[in-house]
Amino acid sequence: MSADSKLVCVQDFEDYARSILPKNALDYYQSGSGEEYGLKLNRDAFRWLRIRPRILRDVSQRDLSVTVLGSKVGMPIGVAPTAMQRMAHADGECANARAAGAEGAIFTLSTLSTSSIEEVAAAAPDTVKWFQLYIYKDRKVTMDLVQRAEKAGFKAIVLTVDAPVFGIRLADLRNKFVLPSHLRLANFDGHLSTNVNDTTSGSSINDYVANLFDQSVTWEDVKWLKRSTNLPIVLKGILTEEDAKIAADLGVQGIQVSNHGARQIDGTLAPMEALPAVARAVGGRCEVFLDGGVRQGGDVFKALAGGARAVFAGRPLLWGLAAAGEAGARQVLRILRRELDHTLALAGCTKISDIRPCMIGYGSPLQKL
Ligand SMILES: Cc1cc2nc3c(=O)[nH]c(=O)nc-3n(C[C@H](O)[C@H](O)[C@H](O)COP(=O)(O)O)c2cc1C
Ligand SMILES: CCCCCCC(=O)C(=O)O
Repeated sequence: MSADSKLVCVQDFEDYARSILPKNALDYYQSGSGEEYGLKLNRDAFRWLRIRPRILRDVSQRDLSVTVLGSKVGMPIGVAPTAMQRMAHADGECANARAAGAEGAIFTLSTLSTSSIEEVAAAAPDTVKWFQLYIYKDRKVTMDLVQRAEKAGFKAIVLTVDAPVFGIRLADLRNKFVLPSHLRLANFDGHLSTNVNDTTSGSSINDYVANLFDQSVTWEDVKWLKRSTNLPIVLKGILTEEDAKIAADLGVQGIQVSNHGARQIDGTLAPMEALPAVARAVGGRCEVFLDGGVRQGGDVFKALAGGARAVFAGRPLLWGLAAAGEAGARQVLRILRRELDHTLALAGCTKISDIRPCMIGYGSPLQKL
């Protein structure tokens, strides 16, 4: 496949990736938890919202750039952390990070990547990179990751707070998911890197997480992390005003409204449903981001109107990688950028700060923001 072929929207990339990825990888990437009702809600939450465009404004000059946690980037669209990207393409996270930089997007590297922190830093030195952190029972392992990310020039730590245990993903259980034996979790040595290459029970993912991640993590650990690094901290996986207020009171620099791509609880609030109330609760004390279900430029516009400073996409970049490596990931980001630019023009905006909360509303009078 050449990346400038007939794939003209994210759905085209998804359809193509579905036709070429091995079942073990495809199911892992696409799955939500349970009966996957949440997966549908994540998309529907965007569809239920309507854009209220303004007309007859001069939109001949447009600028999509924004400043996010102090870094100027070309567009308010970033790459969410997704584990084990070398199952999609041999160049995995390195290709994805390069693509993000080339298109002016932030790249977030997962703790559970198949390319290491140092490999990604070397492959994409000019990309604005954030590091996603899981807290291991062994705090030395955890702190080592943070220090390596600092040293490698990552610009923020994204602490995932919605995964004390992992969601029940039925396809992974049926497939007895394992990471193909030529790959490993590249940020680690020994059993931390290879414990996903075989399984004695169902999915190796649930075994790994249950054995190694700390289920006793609380707000005290957020305070510990804040004391331990000078990098800005983003808490990823907040869905309620209550938790958003605690996070802002603690002084974190960012909140990522997310339900982990509907892979944890099946049937939480969709991130787009939760966003406006979270943004109001935070009241500008920290930056608010969103991920989950972003597939079109119009979705980005709605999330920005709902209070997000930037949005992140997960699966779309896996589909891009699977289709054509770096070129495919670039094309996915370019498509989202072009669609956002068109939405801006058609809604009467010339820059991101022109997008206001009053520019979205619900079609049904029964639903309120
Ligand atoms: C295959 C896959 C792997 C993921 N791995 C991680 C991860 O390692 N760390 C994390 O915090 N979130 C992870 N997520 C969640 C994403 O960061 C993000 O919340 C979600 O994918 C956004 O939804 P979208 O895929 O609809 O864009 C993963 C999601 C998927 C689909
Ligand atoms: C040991 C591999 C576990 C990868 C889990 C990554 C993740 O967050 C996901 O949703 O999947």
